[in-house]
Amino acid sequence: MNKTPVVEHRTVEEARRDILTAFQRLPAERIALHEALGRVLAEDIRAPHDVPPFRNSAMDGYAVQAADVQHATPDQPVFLRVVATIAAGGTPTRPLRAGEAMRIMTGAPVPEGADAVVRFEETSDTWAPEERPPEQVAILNPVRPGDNVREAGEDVRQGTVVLPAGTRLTPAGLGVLASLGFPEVPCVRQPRVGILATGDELVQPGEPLAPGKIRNSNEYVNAALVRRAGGIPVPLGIARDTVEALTGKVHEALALGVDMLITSAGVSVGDYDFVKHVLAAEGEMHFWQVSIKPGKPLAFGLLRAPDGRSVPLLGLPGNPVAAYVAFEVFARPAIRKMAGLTPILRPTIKARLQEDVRNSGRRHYMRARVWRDAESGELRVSTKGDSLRVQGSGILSALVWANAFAIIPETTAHVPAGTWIEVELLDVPEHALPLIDPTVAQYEA
Ligand SMILES: Nc1nc2c(c(=O)[nH]1)N[C@H]1C(S)=C(S)[C@@H](COP(=O)(O)OP(=O)(O)OC[C@H]3O[C@@H](n4cnc5c(N)ncnc54)[C@H](O)[C@@H]3O)O[C@H]1N2
Ligand code: MOO
Repeated sequence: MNKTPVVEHRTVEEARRDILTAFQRLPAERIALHEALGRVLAEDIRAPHDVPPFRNSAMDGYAVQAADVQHATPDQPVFLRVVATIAAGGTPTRPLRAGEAMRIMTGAPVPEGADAVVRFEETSDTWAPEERPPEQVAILNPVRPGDNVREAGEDVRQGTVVLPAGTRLTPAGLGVLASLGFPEVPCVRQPRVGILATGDELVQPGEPLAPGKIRNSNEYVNAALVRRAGGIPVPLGIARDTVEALTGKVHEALALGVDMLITSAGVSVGDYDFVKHVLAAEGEMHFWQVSIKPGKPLAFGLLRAPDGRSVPLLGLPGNPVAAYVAFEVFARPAIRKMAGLTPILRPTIKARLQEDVRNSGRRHYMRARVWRDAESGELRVSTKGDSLRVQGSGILSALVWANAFAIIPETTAHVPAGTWIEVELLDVPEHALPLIDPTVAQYEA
């Protein structure tokens, strides 16, 4: 086995910068509209035609010339000759002339010559059948030009970029694409991310818990976080602590064509952390001590795939909370970059810290809860849960309690209660953050 790889020190920003340079946005693929919810547009979408494509009626009523009916009142109606009926989906057979009206349904094309529609409710259609004038309609109220008429292109004008590249498709976005005639759209391919747990102590949920064993929880957390970040998890199970087992799993991942491999554990200084050696043999690896808490030991590098590709590997620490924090801070931005999502980083918002906090030279991502104080309207944040051990890097249940990370800078030894600090809200989509803190919009770019 080769000698122990060198361990380098990195700040969070240095580590993230080094990691992100290894990732590019993935190429486009065509996705059918029904499958495209939540997908990211790979290209600007330009409108091939107007929406609506033609001038049409917004109401069921009579197409008229507004000038003809400008003096109409219920007592002195204006009588117009009804010359046609136009249904939605139909087309007018001739233009409308002065003194004429055409019955028209909502969505039907407004005939040339007509400039307004009078609703049935304001015509003799409301009268008893025997009182209605034959072959005529009595108009009871005036309309102005344009009333109840929807102009061609008033929704979307032909040639405009209606959805820019990078848009994450919503139900409404899919509707706009359908209205423009796209049966499928170019979307950024979703990154496939291999998830590998390492360690002889691990057993899967559902297997018996023998002495000295613990359950593999990182695989499930990481797979779910990959999905949340816009990727597709490819679970690879557990690699046992042998060179052959781990090498085999790495090769399996590469053969599956993953865009990235995320491992957990084996990156610190324990006797059995040969993971480092195996990874170093499979590519060009770096082993870092990042000034972050938890999540200090981190491995990053490029694996050599048999087809010649370089596949980035991120080796997260084993401790479940350290793995979670390192995923959020380093893996999530990389996945979002591949997926074409912006902003790559989770925006932070400000909340008022409820208790004194001490820190020791690393940037501390503290498990926290944020809420809005009913009286002051302020956002508040607390790092104290029921358990005294809430900040331990193995206390996974504290991450269930937490809805945020409170970020304590590495430069600060003591943050007094009452200080406004930066927090990252977990599980809140980026577009919803301005609802919680209106100042967050500045982070959107
Ligand atoms: N002498 C030192 N010891 C440790 C240091 C150090 O600097 N000097 N760093 C500590 C820190 S910080 C962390 S974080 C851990 C990281 O260690 P590894 O990444 O090498 O991971 P392991 O030692 O293999 O495991 C740590 C812990 O996590 C549990 N684990 C591992 N995989 C899973 C999984 N898939 N699901 C659930 N839990 C998992 C494992 O059983 C251990 O309890 O090292 C400290 N030690
Ligand atoms: O990464 Mo360790 O504490 O920093 O859990």
